[in-house]
Amino acid sequence: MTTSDQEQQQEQQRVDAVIKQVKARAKETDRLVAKAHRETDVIQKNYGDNNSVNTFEVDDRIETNAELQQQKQMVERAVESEAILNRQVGVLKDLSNSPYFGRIDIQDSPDETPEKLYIGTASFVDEKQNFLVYDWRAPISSVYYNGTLGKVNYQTPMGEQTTELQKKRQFQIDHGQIKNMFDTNETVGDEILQSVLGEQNDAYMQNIVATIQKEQNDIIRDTYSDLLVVQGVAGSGKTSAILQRIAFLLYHSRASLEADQMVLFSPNRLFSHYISEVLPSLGERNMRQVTLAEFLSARFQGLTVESLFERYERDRQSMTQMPAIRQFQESADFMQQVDAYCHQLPADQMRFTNIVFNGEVFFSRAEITAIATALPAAMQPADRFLSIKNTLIKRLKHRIDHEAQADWVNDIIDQLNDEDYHDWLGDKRRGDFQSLDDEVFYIGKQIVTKRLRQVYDAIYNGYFLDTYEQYNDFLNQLDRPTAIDPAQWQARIQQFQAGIEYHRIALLDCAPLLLLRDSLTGSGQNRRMQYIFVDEMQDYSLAQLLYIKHAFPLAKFTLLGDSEQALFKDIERPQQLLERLRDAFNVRRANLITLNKSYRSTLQITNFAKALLPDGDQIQAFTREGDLPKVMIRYGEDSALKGLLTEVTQQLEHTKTVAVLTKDLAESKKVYQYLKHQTIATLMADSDRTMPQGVIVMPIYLAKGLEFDAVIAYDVSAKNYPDAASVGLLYTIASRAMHHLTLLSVDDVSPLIAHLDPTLFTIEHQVRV
Ligand SMILES: Nc1ncnc2c1ncn2[C@@H]1O[C@H](COP(=O)(O)OP(=O)(O)OP(=O)(O)O)[C@@H](O)[C@H]1O
Repeated sequence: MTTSDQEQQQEQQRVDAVIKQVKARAKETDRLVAKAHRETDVIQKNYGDNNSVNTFEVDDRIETNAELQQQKQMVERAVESEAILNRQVGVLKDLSNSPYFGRIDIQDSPDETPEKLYIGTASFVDEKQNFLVYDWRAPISSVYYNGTLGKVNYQTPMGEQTTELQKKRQFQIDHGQIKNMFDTNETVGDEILQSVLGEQNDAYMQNIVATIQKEQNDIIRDTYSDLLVVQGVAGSGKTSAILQRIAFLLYHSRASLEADQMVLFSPNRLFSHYISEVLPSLGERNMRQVTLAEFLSARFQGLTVESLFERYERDRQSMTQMPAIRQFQESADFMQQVDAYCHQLPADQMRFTNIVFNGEVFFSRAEITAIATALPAAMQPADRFLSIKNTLIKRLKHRIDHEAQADWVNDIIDQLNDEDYHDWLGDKRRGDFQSLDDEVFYIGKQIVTKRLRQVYDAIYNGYFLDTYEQYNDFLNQLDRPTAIDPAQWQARIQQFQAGIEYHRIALLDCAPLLLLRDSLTGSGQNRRMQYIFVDEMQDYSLAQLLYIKHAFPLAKFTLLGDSEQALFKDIERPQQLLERLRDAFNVRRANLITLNKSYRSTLQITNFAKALLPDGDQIQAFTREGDLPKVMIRYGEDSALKGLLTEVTQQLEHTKTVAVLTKDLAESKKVYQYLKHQTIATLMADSDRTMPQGVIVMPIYLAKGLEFDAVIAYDVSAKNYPDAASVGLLYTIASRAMHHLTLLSVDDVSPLIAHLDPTLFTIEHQVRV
């Protein structure tokens, strides 16, 4: 409903008044920042000076250390306060551009006067403690996102409250001017969404606070579930919702939750970069981000971990792992077998190895096995391992005591100068000991301890258990489904062994091997993490998800995905996946939210993309009009590449980015080789973190989670996408496009497209001569 000019004038006056106050506050905050900066400088300088203090005066040393510690903390605190102030400056700057985007008029009871509340990206309180703007995350703000006019309920820390929503008004304010304003009864009216979604793609994802939709709001504000699963179609705002959710949780649990207690598993590094500005734009620090490959590599130091992309590329050349084996190794059953194996493993079956020092056996495998077998058989594996460690450390200490009196040690001590002697004494002082012999013995122990550090580290890190051998043993004795041929299974085991020899590990073995290692050694769990988010969860095996759950035992999980965009396996029905997850995660409070409305693409692109899917009917397109997708058919590669160039050039006339998406890397390279001689183009790699504008070429798996103004799918031929198994790929490619989609086929087009309703696209055939 449009509002009158007079109302708009009144609102503009309020906007002006609020901005005036915001600007005054910003000025004051700038002053505070400058002051904080000066203070940080002084403290830092002081710390620097003290740090280089001459510590030769031995007696001063202990105090200096304590003092330095204290100063270091002061520096850290000063830097943190400055960072907080700087964030406030950022927030105020945003507010002075656009202080709010919504207004709600509410009346709690008939005898109270109605209140007008304005909602923006952050709260702004005047000197008299009046809320001129309410943070979008405040309890009352949920009324704006959830409620239609009339009686509405909302959650507060004190329980559910009820109020009467009398008016809901939306604003678009830019540079302090109301551009657009109207009243609505819907969650957030289509008009503002239309204008937001019609814009061009940016280098960074934008926050969506002003236009959050009802179902998205449910995801954002869920503080109840231990496992929240979101199944959302392409472009439905899953990633947007997850980031808003993080901002919400940080606000909601300010006192007990830090940004670095949340981890987002993202599909690739480009994506990590793409979303990196959303939280800062809301005045929050970013959560941690990691890709699965990075997470696994950090846990397998010394081994090269196969990435999902490498496996995909390899699969395209030959099916190296049999589907039945892969299915088995990626299942919850396989992980359960690992768990059972670890808990039933008798001590004498543990694959210990010698601890070697300077080429000689320091603790032998037999000695370690004897320690293990002497422990009660019913001991939990982790306790048993700790007990073995403790015994080994005790024995190491004995050997150190013994060795401390050896001649070589005495020789070293005899030759120490005063300064080194004091260094070896460390925190102790001369005279702390009963006798000089004690003092020398103490120094001797220090010297030997340092020399045997490597042995200590080997014990501490549990290197005396050969987890690869142990896993190998597990692979040899587990219960296999009958569908797996014994010879193939033996080949799989050999493949694992050969990989280890060359310091490589297949993705398939990572999760079970880590679970085995953690269970037997009682390590690998992080209890500090409170929330884990997994985006594009359809690309994770259940085994991997279960391992992540094991690694963060106290965290709540939010898993988001689109089973239709499964690039690396066949599409799985959402319900089926959800049931499996619920059972496997074994959680009390699980919640499932589905998002069926797609916001990214024009109506025409979404209609085309959804028609590719066998059950695409559930997908609702947002009504933003654009051109029909164009299918171009060229005969022979040369004319296809020429056609591509023409199309790229045309698209660049009205868009900033044109993405040429291919099925795999080899094809991307081919396209790039051609384009780079004709225009400025960039070939994206797995290691890239930023994306340039212009023409970018990449295989579809690197474009996961991203979006582009214009997409050209290169070579959608029958050869490349022959059957239903390629639906996920094609759908993912098509759904990356916001405004323009072109599909170019070399020779006959894929039957997946040929069978579509011809009104969904235009077709441009090359005339054969
Ligand atoms: N409520 C909203 N208001 C404005 N824009 C929105 C909203 N929801 C989603 N969008 C926009 O729609 C696009 C797609 O959102 P997003 O990338 O979060 O979807 P997704 O479900 O993660 O997609 P995919 O699975 O295809 O990667 C983005 O440009 C996002 O800004």
